[in-house]
Amino acid sequence: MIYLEYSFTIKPIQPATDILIAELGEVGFESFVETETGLLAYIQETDWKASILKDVSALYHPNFKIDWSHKKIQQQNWNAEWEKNFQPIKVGEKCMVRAPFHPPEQVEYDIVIEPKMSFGTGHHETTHMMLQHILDTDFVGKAVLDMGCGTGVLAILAKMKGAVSVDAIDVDEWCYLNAKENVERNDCEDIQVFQGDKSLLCGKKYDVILANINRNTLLEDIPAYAECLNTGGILFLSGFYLEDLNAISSKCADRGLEFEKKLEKNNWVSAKYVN
Ligand SMILES: C[S@@+](CC[C@H](N)C(=O)[O-])C[C@H]1O[C@@H](n2cnc3c(N)ncnc32)[C@H](O)[C@@H]1O
Repeated sequence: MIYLEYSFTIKPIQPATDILIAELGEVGFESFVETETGLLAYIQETDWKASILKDVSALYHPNFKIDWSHKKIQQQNWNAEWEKNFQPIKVGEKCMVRAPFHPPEQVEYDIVIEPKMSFGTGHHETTHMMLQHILDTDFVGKAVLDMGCGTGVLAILAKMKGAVSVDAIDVDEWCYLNAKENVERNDCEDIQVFQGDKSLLCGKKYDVILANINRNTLLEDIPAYAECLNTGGILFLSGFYLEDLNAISSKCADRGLEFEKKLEKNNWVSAKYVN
């Protein structure tokens, strides 16, 4: 398969790199490798169009200096690139997310993830905050939905914390396959993984819904999440910036979901709403 490899040099490196990754993901880039000077980003040739970077506002932000070039490449071993760069990450004292080739540590929740091209290793602020929320929440006996599951990392922690059932959904085929692998790798085979979107949510009810996606998808999908949340249920949302919190909270309030608290990291937010 032919891919386009975009090489970005970025100054200063943060927060520009995180913002760029989020925006490139929105326009169809599938995989990212952070480098010492910036970022490599990959998109399939069939998904590429000449105007692809037109709406990526980070590239034109006055506080960032970002230069780029691109070339065609054959699909490569993304995993080898990732393995060179991925370090284990600890969330609080009790949880660690690591790759299969990292030695295990003595933690209560030892999550082993091979993300390949999916999002969700715990390194991104939004994943980290969602994991933190899960650690702070009682999951024993709860029915859980992880919408936009990526690697499945959130679903896996919810299951390890005692959830009685977990459904994990991702629109992307690669993420669906990858989440299935990671679920097995962590002995959580009873997590049900599906490929699709909110149209799969027909009638089933949950006690906790986790959705780390992006501002626009959340704004569109919050009514569907509210429909399938039990009374007293909890909705955790992330994947948006602080300036979008009011819009997200107001959409939740329209559906009877009350803002309870938020975590914040580098301008990213993860918020908790109660039904
Ligand atoms: C930011 S990643 C989050 C992955 C993981 N849950 C985490 O917290 O790290 C968002 C995921 O949502 C998926 N996604 C995007 N739009 C979606 C939609 N409308 N319905 C379901 N999944 C979606 C993407 O494929 C991606 O894997």
